[in-house]
Amino acid sequence: MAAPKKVCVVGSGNWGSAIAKIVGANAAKYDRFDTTVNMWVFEEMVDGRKLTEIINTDHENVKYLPGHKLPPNVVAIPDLAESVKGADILIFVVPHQFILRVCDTIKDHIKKDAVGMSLIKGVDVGPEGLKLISEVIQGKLGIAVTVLMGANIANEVAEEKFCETTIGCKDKAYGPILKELMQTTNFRVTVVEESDVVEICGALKNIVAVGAGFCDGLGFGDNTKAASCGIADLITTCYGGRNRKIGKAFAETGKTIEQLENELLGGQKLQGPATAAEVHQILKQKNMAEKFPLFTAVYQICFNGHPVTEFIKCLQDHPEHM
Ligand SMILES: NC(=O)c1ccc[n+]([C@@H]2O[C@H](COP(=O)([O-])OP(=O)(O)OC[C@H]3O[C@@H](n4cnc5c(N)ncnc54)[C@H](O)[C@@H]3O)[C@@H](O)[C@H]2O)c1
Ligand SMILES: O=P(O)(O)OC[C@H](O)CO
Repeated sequence: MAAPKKVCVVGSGNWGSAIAKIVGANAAKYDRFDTTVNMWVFEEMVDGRKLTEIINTDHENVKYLPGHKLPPNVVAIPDLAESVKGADILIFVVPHQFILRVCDTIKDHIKKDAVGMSLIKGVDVGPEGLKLISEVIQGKLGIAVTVLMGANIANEVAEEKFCETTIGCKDKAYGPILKELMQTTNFRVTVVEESDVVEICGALKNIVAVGAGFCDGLGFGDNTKAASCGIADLITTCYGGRNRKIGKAFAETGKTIEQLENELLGGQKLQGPATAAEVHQILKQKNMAEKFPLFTAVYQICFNGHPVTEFIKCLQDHPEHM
């Protein structure tokens, strides 16, 4: 029999912790996984104790996923390079702004035949244009990288409320083992080969969610909000997510995005405004900004002082309506 596969969850925020709960339980349940699951934790002090010590003693990430016990076989490790050693499956789940540094730190410490799975919603922008986060990881580490995205608000997943998710896997051979690792009765997994589509939808919906928050903060109706809203993950994020929450507070209070993130998210990180800036850079390069008025408006409002009260003009003046 093949040696059991060792899993490391790289990240331990709201989503990282919810996923560690699932992965820890499945690794303990199925023979083909090593029971111990490492979880890299960006070390910080919480009420005078190290977060890793709290997780390893009390089995709860009290800062990022309070109220939910993690399986005891999930072991919090503060040293990133140490945490990935020997791992066959690396689950990347850090806010997208930290992924480059994470990859640089682990590149000489991972198994060459490991497979990655990115749960990160965001994009990277470089001299050659837009890069998916999976491409960034693959480029830095030289391993195959799959993705997992869906309408998956972490707290609801941790509460074991039913939802669906999609694994994007260009090489079908990885599908069965990754599905076994992730799936539960209430977290149902579909595996598809169109990995890039899964990933870009997961990244772009965060920009739309900020716009949905603007709509709520400005007191617009449901029809208005639905004009910027599509399916599944978009619906979820536009009604219950953090990007929407901050967008709403931004429209209501006039405080900056950064200030509201600090005040309202308790250390959790927004992906939508940064993704709007990265996507805007690409659209500008390609002379396409006016073809994406919603993305452009969210960027201008978040970063260039455009009045949020003018937000809906981007849809009133949408080129498709002209
Ligand atoms: N939370 C959700 O409901 C959810 C659901 C699906 C996907 N996602 C995606 O998962 C990714 C991770 O989000 P999350 O919700 O787990 O994180 P989060 O926003 O809850 O937490 C922030 C994390 O960043 C860490 N951190 C802070 N400073 C750091 C630094 N300098 N270097 C490295 N790490 C640092 C913190 O320790 C914490 O673990 C994002 O791309 C997000 O879009 C989130
Ligand atoms: O809370 P948000 O806006 O980061 O969204 C969380 C998830 O991506 C929803 O699927």
